[in-house]
Amino acid sequence: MNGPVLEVRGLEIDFVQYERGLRRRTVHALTGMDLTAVAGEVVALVGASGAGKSLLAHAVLGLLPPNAVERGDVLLDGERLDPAARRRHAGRGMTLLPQAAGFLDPLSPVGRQVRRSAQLAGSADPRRAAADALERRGLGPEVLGRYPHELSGGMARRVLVAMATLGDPRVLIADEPTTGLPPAEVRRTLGELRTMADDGCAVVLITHELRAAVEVAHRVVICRDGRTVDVADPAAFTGDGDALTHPFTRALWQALPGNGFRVAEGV
Ligand SMILES: Nc1ncnc2c1ncn2[C@@H]1O[C@H](COP(=O)(O)OP(=O)(O)OP(=O)(O)O)[C@@H](O)[C@H]1O
Ligand code: NI
Repeated sequence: MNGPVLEVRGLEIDFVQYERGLRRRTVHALTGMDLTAVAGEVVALVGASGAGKSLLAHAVLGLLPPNAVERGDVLLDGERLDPAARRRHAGRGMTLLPQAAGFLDPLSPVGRQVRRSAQLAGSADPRRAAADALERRGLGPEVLGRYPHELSGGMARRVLVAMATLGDPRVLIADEPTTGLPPAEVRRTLGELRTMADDGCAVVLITHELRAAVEVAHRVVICRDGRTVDVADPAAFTGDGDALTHPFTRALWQALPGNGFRVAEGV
């Protein structure tokens, strides 16, 4: 039961770009990402803006743009799947909670989009499932007929959470799920992810907030400039970070407000 559900091994992504005069340029966006997600666990993927977190998420679901070139392996239940095969799992057992509300279709009412997610997730009664999922997040029936641009940022985020968590996915990749939410809702959303893991889902929590990651995750994967550099035990993030073996991870921890940089201590 506790074998890895999802494994990413040595994932590399290049973007081939054509500049003026049709000169070809290759951008090495990911240069070596590794990630293992286990049923019943939250694994946090932590890194600065531009480190490559969202790219990893999109690659896993086979959602990269056509000019992306991918190398490395993505395995689901131990089986190596190509991007097209992964795309077929997207929304059915392996779901993405996207970073941007731009993932919502601007031309389709919210209710229809959530119903479609419920359908994809195999719900017997998508209409009911959609309304329930929204209601659990404080969004009443008046939201069903609205278009995405008629939602506030926080409401759009809750709609995305509702869509991604329908139908008990086996793997959930949550890309910065709490950005822009008020503190109480941050806690509620993180709690919800943890509950999904407790219920057997393999949860990947993408965030740049190390403290949130440490609180909720079973393992913390640190990435930097397109590659993973460390996997750390959340319990090691304590005090001055002496238990953290990787210098970059220790530096990240110590850089948090209230964590260190005690100059000339004892003088
Ligand atoms: N379509 C693309 N073409 C070229 N480069 C891209 C493309 N998409 C992403 N990149 C580059 O890949 C790198 C990683 O981007 P990514 O969105 O994965 O970062 P991230 O870790 O999710 O950052 P953030 O925390 O800001 O969301 C960035 O340098 C970005 O410029
Ligand atoms: Ni991102």
